[in-house]
Amino acid sequence: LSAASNCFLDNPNSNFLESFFPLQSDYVSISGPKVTYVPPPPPEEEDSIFARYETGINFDKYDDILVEVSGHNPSQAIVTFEEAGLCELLSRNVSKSGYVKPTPVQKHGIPIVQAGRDLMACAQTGSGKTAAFLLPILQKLLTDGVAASRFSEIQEPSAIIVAPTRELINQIYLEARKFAFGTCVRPVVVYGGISTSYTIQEVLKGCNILCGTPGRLLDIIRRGKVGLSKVHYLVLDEADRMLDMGFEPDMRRLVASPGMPSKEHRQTLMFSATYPEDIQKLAAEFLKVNYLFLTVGQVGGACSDVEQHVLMVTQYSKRDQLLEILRTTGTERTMVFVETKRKADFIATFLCQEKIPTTSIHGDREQRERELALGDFRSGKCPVLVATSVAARGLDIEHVQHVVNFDLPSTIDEYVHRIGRTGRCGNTGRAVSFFDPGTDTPLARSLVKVLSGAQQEVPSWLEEIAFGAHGTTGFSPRGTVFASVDTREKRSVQHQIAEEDWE
Ligand SMILES: Nc1ncnc2c1ncn2[C@@H]1O[C@H](COP(=O)(O)OP(=O)(O)OP(=O)(O)O)[C@@H](O)[C@H]1O
Repeated sequence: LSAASNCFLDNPNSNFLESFFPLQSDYVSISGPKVTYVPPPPPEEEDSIFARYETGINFDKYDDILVEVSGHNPSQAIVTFEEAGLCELLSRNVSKSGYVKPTPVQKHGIPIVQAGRDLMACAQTGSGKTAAFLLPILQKLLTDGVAASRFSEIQEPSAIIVAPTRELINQIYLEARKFAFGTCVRPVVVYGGISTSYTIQEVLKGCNILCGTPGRLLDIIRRGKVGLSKVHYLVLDEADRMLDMGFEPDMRRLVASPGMPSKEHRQTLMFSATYPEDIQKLAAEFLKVNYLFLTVGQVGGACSDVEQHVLMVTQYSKRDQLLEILRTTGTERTMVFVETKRKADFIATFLCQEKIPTTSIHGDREQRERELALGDFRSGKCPVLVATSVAARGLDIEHVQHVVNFDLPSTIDEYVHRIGRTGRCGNTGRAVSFFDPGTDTPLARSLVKVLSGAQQEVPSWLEEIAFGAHGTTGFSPRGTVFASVDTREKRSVQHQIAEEDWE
């Protein structure tokens, strides 16, 4: 794949569909011994920093969603951003971002954070969780007069934000940078796949809010470039993912790192759209006993602005079905999720051969390629993005109207996050999932539950599979029925960990 173009259509060697295996070598990255990639600098012009997408027709419907706060002595919700008492610069940045009124997770979350409480917050995909933690954190830092200084060999951030993927943490960083615009607070981002020395240079320019993926974050801390004693806020975005088997050891390392204030002496904030019960229990170990649990809608529920369809298919008919869908969606932006990195390459190449400009993102691509792919997708140069789980969570890309689950994921939570790449911020979207009874039956029951929870039509064949003779008998090895409440109120649930393709 040429560096100039990330679009598979431009791949001169894309004529090999019959020979699936040789195909890889043309564009799958081969990781070199030392990562030297330096990402392009983020935009400096105000217009680009505040570039935003419009809220959708259903934005006001957020107000009808049931909100519950459990735990002792919850804070009073705000109704407007004015009530949050944000300082002038911050208020101005909020307005410049096009935010007119807070979403429910912001109405409840902002005052909880401002009251100094620990928080586990659960709200549907695309409903504004990022600002729910960034705004109160920035407000506190500005009130405390925190300012970045480049004259220190060890930087001591006041806030650490972690997220599971490079693209997501970069997005959070850009949001932090936007809200901090014109202030003395300096956010910095660190993640794998880019030059470490560049990362260190950036940190040493001054760092008040450190955003990172776990591996690189721990690395920078180990190198003694970051002191933790001033950490007031620790934020886990996609908290259930950050605490599942893949990342839990890193999170434990992080909180046990020298200088990190104990949970009693820091404020820990967790955000996600899904919280399996076992993860909630584990999360409680990182939070003060009196943490508040905020739920907007149903924990683990899908966003009802996404129209969901499930089609029964066989493995062999999937490609034709996909083509048919993409031929009707035309140039509308579509994310196609597949199970493996290899399949992501294969399907992307197949679509390009069919003259559908497509790119792909997965954990085997170099960071440069991943960023280029996302850029081409965002800009519409490649309106189809084939992705593995690495793009399932958090990514906020304008105009994504469709999500196709070419392969259904291994857990229902993953499904909820994937389809949440569309239907964001009050906009509507559409998700089509290919259900192969040969492999997907274990997911049937939880899929029915998610569909009906989001007031979607449930195909009768799916109900039959879910509850009929071939359906699950209560235990679903791949699915999970989502927890509906704060686990402190005791409801039981099963949870399975999604397959690995992260960071
Ligand atoms: N109050 C608001 N008014 C207008 N737009 C908003 C508001 N809050 C957030 N947004 C915008 O909505 C989009 C989705 O927000 P965000 O990415 O924070 O969602 P999220 O809840 O974290 O989603 P996910 O669960 O997928 O990570 C972003 O583009 C954000 O700028």
